Amino acid sequence: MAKINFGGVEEDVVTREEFPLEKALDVLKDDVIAVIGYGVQGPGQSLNMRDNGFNVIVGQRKGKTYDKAVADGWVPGETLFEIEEALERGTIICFLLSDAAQIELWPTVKSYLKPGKSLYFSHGFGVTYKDQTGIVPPADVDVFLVAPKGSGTSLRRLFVEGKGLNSSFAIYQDASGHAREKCIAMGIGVGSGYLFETDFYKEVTSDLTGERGTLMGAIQGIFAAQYEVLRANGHSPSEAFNETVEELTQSLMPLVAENGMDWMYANCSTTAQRGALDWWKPFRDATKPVFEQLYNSVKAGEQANISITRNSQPDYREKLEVELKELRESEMWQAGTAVRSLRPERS
Ligand SMILES: NC(=O)C1=CN([C@@H]2O[C@H](COP(=O)(O)OP(=O)(O)OC[C@H]3O[C@@H](n4cnc5c(N)ncnc54)[C@H](O)[C@@H]3O)[C@@H](O)[C@H]2O)C=CC1
Ligand SMILES: CC(=O)[C@](C)(O)C(=O)O
Ligand SMILES: [Mg+2]
Ligand SMILES: [Mg+2]
Repeated sequence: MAKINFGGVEEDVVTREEFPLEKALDVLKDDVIAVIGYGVQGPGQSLNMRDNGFNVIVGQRKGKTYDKAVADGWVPGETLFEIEEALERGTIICFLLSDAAQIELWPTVKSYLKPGKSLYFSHGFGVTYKDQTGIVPPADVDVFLVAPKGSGTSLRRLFVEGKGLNSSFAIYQDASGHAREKCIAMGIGVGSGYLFETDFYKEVTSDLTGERGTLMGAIQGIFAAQYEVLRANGHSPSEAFNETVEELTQSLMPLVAENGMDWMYANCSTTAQRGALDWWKPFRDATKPVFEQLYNSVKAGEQANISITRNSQPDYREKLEVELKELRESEMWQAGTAVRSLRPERS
C-alpha cells in the first residue's frame, strides 16, 4: 500500500507500481474468472482482463447481448457459455447483472458457490440490502468487490488508450485467507488506475449518492434550471445550450480534469473569475439541503427500495425508455443534438 496525502488526510491506496500486472497474473494464475452478465460492466471488465492475459470466460443468456459477446471475440463453447455452465466452470464468479436482476439469479448462483470459490461484485448493493435482495453468501467462499468509478464503457475506452479508471475495493468475507490479494489482483486486472479501500456499506451509500447527485441527477437538474432561465429571457436555444452544456463539456471540464478548478478559473477572464468566486457559495448553500435529503434517503434504504421495486418490473426497460425519451426530446437536448452535429470533426 502506498501512503498518499489527500488534502491533509493520509490514505493507504494501491497503485500499479507496488501491485504490478505480473503480480496480479501470478495471484490468479490458477483461477477461471467467470464474468456473469454482459451489459455495461461485463464487457469492459472481461475484455480488459482478457487483454491483460487472465483466464476469463463469459456467462450470458442467449439474445442480443450474447451476440454482442460473440462479436467481441468470445467463442461459444470455449470462452462464452450459458450462465449455469459458466458458473460451473468459474472459480471467481463476477456477478455483473444489474442489481435488480441479481435477486432473481441469486439462488442459481448460490448453488454453484462451492467452498474455495470467490464471489465478486462491482457494487455493495446486493449484500448490504440483503433483507430486500436475499443475497447472503455462504460462509466458505471469499466475497469481495471492485467498483470502477465510472461507466464500463469508459473503463474499456481508457484501457485501450493506455489509461485507467480509479476503483474502490472491499473485502466482505475472507474464507481462504487470500481474499485481499485476490481482490486487489482483480482490481488491477480490470484496468483500474489506483485502488482505494472501502467496505460494502460505504461503497453503496457513496455510489448511490454520487449518481443521484453531481454525477448524473444534480447535473441534469442544474443544466435544466439554467437553460430554462436563459430561454425564458429570450436567448436562443443555440446560445442557451452552448452557455450551459457545450462550453462546459468541451472547453472547461477538460481543464478541470487536467489541473483542478482554480486552474480552469485561472484560464478564464478575470470577469468570469470574479463572478464564479462570488456565486459558487450561494449555489453550494442552495443545493446542500437537497444533498442532505438525498444522503438520508440513501441511508434509510429508500433509494435501494425504489431501485429494486422499479427495476424488477417486467416492463421496466420500456418505462425507462419513456423517461429517457423525455430527456432526449426536450428542447435542451434536441439543441444538443444539433450542436454536436455542427462540431467541425463531425461534419
Ligand atoms: N453500468 C456501469 O457502468 C456500472 C455498474 N456497476 C455495477 O455493476 C453491476 C452490473 O451493472 P451493469 O453492467 O450496469 O448491468 P447491466 O444492467 O448493464 O447488465 C445486465 C446484464 O444482465 C443480464 N440480465 C438482466 N436480467 C437478467 C436475468 N433475469 N437473468 C439473467 N441475466 C439477466 C443482461 O442480459 C445483461 O447482460 C451492478 O452491480 C452495477 O451497480 C458499477 C459501476 C458502474
Ligand atoms: C457509472 C457508475 O459508477 C454508476 C453511475 O455508479 C453506475 O452506473 O451505477
Ligand atoms: Mg452506481
Ligand atoms: Mg458508481
